Amino acid sequence: MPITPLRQQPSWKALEQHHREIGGIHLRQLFADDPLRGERLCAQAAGLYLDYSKNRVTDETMRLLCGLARERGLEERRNSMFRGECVNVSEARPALHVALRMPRGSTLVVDGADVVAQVHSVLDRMASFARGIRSGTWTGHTGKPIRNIVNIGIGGSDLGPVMAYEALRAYTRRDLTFRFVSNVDATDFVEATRDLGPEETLFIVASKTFGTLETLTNARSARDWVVDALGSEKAVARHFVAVSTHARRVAEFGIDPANMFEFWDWVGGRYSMDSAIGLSTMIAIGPERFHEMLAGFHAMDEHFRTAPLEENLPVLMGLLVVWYSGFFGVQSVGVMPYDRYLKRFPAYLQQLTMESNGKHATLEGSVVDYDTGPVYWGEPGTNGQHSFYQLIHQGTRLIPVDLIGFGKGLNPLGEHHDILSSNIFAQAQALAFGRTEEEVRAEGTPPDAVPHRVMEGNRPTNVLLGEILTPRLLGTLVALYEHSVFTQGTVWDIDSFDQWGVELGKVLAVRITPELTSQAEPELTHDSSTNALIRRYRALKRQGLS
Ligand SMILES: O=P(O)(O)OC[C@H]1O[C@H](O)[C@H](O)[C@@H](O)[C@@H]1O
Repeated sequence: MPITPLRQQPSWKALEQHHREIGGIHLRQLFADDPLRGERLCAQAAGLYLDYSKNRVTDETMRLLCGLARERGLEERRNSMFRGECVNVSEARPALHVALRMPRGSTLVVDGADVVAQVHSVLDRMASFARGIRSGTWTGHTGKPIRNIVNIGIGGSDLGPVMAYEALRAYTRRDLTFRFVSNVDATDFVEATRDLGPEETLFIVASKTFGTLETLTNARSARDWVVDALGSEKAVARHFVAVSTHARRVAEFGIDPANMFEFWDWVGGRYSMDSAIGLSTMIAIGPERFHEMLAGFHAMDEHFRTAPLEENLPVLMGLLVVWYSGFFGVQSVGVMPYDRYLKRFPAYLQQLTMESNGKHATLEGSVVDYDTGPVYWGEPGTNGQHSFYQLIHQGTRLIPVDLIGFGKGLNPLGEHHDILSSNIFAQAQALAFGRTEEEVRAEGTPPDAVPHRVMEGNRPTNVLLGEILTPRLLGTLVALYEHSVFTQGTVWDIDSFDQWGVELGKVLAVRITPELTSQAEPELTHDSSTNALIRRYRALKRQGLS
């Protein structure tokens, strides 16, 4: 059902007016006027504490934003997602990642089938396989236990598994080696397998469609690598398993469907790290901890599903992005985890946020006349502070930042963790309050240097705190961002679950590949730039730059 265009929505108009009134007020002022602001503008759920007081908002802003969410039907759309209705409109299917973490025994019937029962039946098969690998009872073709696990996949079939492996490194079996091959660049495969023995290596070919060129190319190279070394096609059965929705293609590739772990069309690639796509994670941390991670996801799902919008962490975070993007012209959002184990979290979030909300068409098919998803990026703190934070502090662009920290580190060592954490609070403080000209002068700064040292401040941050990074808290954190993305997409009236924009490049690459590999000089029918580049490439292949 078409909804009112966003900019004609009464609450959007009210926000425009409100922005004219308060958009220029400095955070210094907002804090000075309201001594309890830092205690009040915060929310907590499922082990995560969110301080959003250092945002350029007032209570009225939050009231209007929640009103906007209601007017846009966020609650109905959320309920519809949880019921398994077709919220992925352009692909005519549900987006039911929340079913992947519903507890055993609960039910959700979609099209006559209980999807929760299906989910747990696959989780059980994964658990027994993971136990087989971890205990050494699953052996390779020559009878040796598996010691190396290589996940081959790309996009959602890679970023989640890599991120989770790195994030949960403290909980992983150190006697097993995990590698991740994603890029079709041969370097990925060659470097990942260089020091591995084929007899002890298992490949997990992870692909929702089992049609992705990069993954199938890498999987074929892996099969050759195993078969050449072990001298028999039969080795494939002990050294390859698949994770996919597409049993026929898996069988055609030569992997026994008995060695396939299933998931379903209603799990989007970038929402799949808690499905069978997480098989490498489960082998690394064990089935019990994998279930703890699922419980963490579920706790945030329940919070998102039931908490009032005004106290709902993903809703608040999503609406703040809408506020900055819609009224401050913000183009990018930084996410800086102050925990090295989360070093791949920003990369993971890039797919989740940008593939979900980088859209220009509304659900109904008209072109939006407002900005949708911003660019997400980030690096672990404190490294970023010694690199690009300069621009966040004193550059000409406004970049809201999420700073993520923990009360305890996983590797206690002297004062390290307190020093690390003090940087979170210091950065949020410096970004919000800056340093005025008077303050700089009062420090005895030479007049010429004053403009360079003034820090405007008024730069927004969210601070997210948890106790310690556990599998459970990782699940909670990922679900928080998933639902924040959903909140944003709902307000913008776009489909956060499709990704049509990635298709054209794939089609063109398939057309160009034979032109690069053929021995004869092919007739080129592209634009003049593409033709020239292909000719130059072919010349470089033959003789280098002349
Ligand atoms: O899991 P697969 O089917 O191999 O897909 C892998 C990835 O490729 C696609 O191009 C999409 O952009 C991603 O959303 C997806 O995660």
